[in-house]
Amino acid sequence: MCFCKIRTSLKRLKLHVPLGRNYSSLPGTNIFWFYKCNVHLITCVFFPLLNRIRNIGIMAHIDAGKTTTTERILYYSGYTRSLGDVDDGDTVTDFMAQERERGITIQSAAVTFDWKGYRVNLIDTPGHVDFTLEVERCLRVLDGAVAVFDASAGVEAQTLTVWRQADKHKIPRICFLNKMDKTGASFNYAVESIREKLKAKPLLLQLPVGEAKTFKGMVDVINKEKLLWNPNSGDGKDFERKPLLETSDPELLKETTEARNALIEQVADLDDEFADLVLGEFSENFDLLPAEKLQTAIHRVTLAQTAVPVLCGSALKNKGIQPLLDAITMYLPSPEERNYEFLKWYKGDLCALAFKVLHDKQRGPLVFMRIYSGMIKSHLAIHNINRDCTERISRLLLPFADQHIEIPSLTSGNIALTVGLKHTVTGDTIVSSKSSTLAAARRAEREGEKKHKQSNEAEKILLAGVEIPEPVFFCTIEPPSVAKQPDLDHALKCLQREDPSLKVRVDPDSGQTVLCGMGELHIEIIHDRIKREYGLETYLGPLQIAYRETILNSVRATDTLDRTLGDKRHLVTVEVETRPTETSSVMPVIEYAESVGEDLLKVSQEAIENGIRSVCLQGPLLGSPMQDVAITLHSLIIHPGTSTTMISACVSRCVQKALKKANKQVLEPLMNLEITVTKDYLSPVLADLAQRRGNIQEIQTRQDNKVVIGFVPLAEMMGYSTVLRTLTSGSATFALELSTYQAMNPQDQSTLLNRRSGLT
Ligand SMILES: Nc1nc2c(ncn2[C@@H]2O[C@H](COP(=O)(O)OP(=O)(O)OP(=O)(O)O)[C@@H](O)[C@H]2O)c(=O)[nH]1
Repeated sequence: MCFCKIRTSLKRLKLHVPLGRNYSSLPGTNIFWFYKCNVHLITCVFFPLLNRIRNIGIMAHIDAGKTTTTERILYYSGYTRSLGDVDDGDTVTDFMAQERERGITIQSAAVTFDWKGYRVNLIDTPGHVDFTLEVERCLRVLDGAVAVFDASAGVEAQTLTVWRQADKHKIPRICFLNKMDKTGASFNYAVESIREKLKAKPLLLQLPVGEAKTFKGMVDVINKEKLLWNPNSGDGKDFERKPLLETSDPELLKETTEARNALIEQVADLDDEFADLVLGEFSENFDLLPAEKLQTAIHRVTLAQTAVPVLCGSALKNKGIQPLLDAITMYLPSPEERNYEFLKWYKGDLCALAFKVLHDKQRGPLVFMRIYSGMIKSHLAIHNINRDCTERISRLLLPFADQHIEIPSLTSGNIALTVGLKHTVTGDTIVSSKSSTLAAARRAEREGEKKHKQSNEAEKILLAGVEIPEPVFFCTIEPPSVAKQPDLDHALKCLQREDPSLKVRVDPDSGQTVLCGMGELHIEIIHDRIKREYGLETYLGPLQIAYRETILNSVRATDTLDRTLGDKRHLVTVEVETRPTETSSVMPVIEYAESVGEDLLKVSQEAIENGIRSVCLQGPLLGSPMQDVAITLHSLIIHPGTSTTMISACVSRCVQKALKKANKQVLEPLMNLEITVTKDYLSPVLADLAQRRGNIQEIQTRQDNKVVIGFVPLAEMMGYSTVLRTLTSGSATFALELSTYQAMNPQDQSTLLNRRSGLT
């Protein structure tokens, strides 16, 4: 990031400490100066009460307004002096140059701030499908999330994906219907789409006052109050909360009373404790039910994930953000309310999860950690369970987007940024020492025994790892000169530590470095970052599709490897059978005939399996990974003294022989496609899709737009964003996501093979 941009960000940061509100400061400020100021203040800053912490993510479809909402949140919570704007490229959380230029979020950014006595750690996540892994990584460390919707579009393609991800990690959510000021915004439409498409039960905590151009504010259904923003207050700080009265707002009061009664009934249906209360004391008159009782029940229901509170507003027009902040602290859970089963094994000892790594030129790798139990301090030696190594944290920082504040220690429930860890990567579990891991493992095992079952409790001391999706695109990358190859290797190594969805390999035939990524945008951004952050002008080869291969019939092959190296003879004879399966996996199924399995040494077995896996990474047609293949080892004769490398080599060669003999098939990535287009442009879009082997499943109507849903082979979608922009004068949007790998038809397959072998 360039210096002037850092200065712009800094200008908007306030130095709060002397005034006593909270801890925000300029980076590099000496922490001991704070101590002299106010010891009590420092205590709440570093050791906030667990029940007053909220670890929250913001998630949504691309362009729903996550970054704009985050900017408003930072402004109203007092951490920025002015409102950042995505369109002006000066937001705090989108701090990478590419994010600011393109107006999109690429990396998630962690931001820490306080709101009405609560500590909120907030993570702004990307909406573009190419960066899904970034969302997945962050969701795992959150206790709750705000799902932001464009109120004119309701649930969109990527909303469904992130919603499913949040379901997987059992994250309680609230919904924020943003863009209520936009033409076509409809509260009812958006609520219906939440009900229908997400199969969620919306709890309407607010009703809008006006919609689109007439949007003025909202009604707080629980308190029956009207929240209106002063049109003369440019920054939206100034708004008034007025009780709804029969005299001034008879219609709105009637509508709100009905909505409140419906809300009470809905919550009572989902929460027995609340149902008892309502049916007992308040059955005659719901108006007498205190707001706090209803809010507490909504908190329980949100935590149980049986329903989702829904709020509305317009981040761009500065309306509805303060009530959203209140809802975050009121309804989303604190860390102690999430039931993390593994914590009981640590008994208060340190247990943290590294969920993101950033490379900083001066400070080296910066590792973001969610602390689940215990405390992290600067200069602390920690043990990394996954890498089985001990390393030392040199400094501890509180992350404030691209600004960091140095602190001496941080307690459980918080998100910390550590400096000095050289070996830790995304997904690693961090504890205080090796003996602490062993103690936790013993407790876990005892628990397993008590339950009288074969248990893998001990494994659970490792927090779940991130599933890394298979990349669908690849291309070669070349440095400006051979002398710069080591610099390129270094840059790619650093970028890979930050972004596990980026894969790098060396083509065994050409020796070229190959980048594999999640999409065109992903690879483009990596290329750009190598130039800007590492000063290397690299050349990308043409973007290619990551095909896979499979076989259609069973084939047997035998092979013998007989080689004498020095005075040692290495002799192996092997017979294998390859056959198709239906696993949808690139990991081959490996089986042993009974006669082989019985007395196979563990080292020989490892050598065999390594040989099989390595050969399955490069199929015989295109050199692409093999999918849906099972390999059976029928016989194996190993001469005494034969090395494991020779066993591996012989098995590899034999499997390769069998794969070559079989009938082979290329598999291509098939994508889920969703295009949102105005009615006027629907015909040209459909005509174009027909030429791209598109298979249209459904055309929905969404307000004034048509939504085309279907499948299309990825190979047909290269550069589609430019084509769609031209076809629709820039009015359409689309989302593309991997659905599955499908068999290519014989004609397309032979065209592809001819092209690859240079025949056409
Ligand atoms: N009319 C209107 N436009 C909004 C509102 N909030 C955001 N926008 C605009 O919508 C566009 C996208 O906003 P962002 O905040 O970047 O959305 P995002 O969800 O962070 O986008 P990604 O990070 O790229 O996924 C920008 O042009 C914003 O100015 C709103 O409340 N009303």
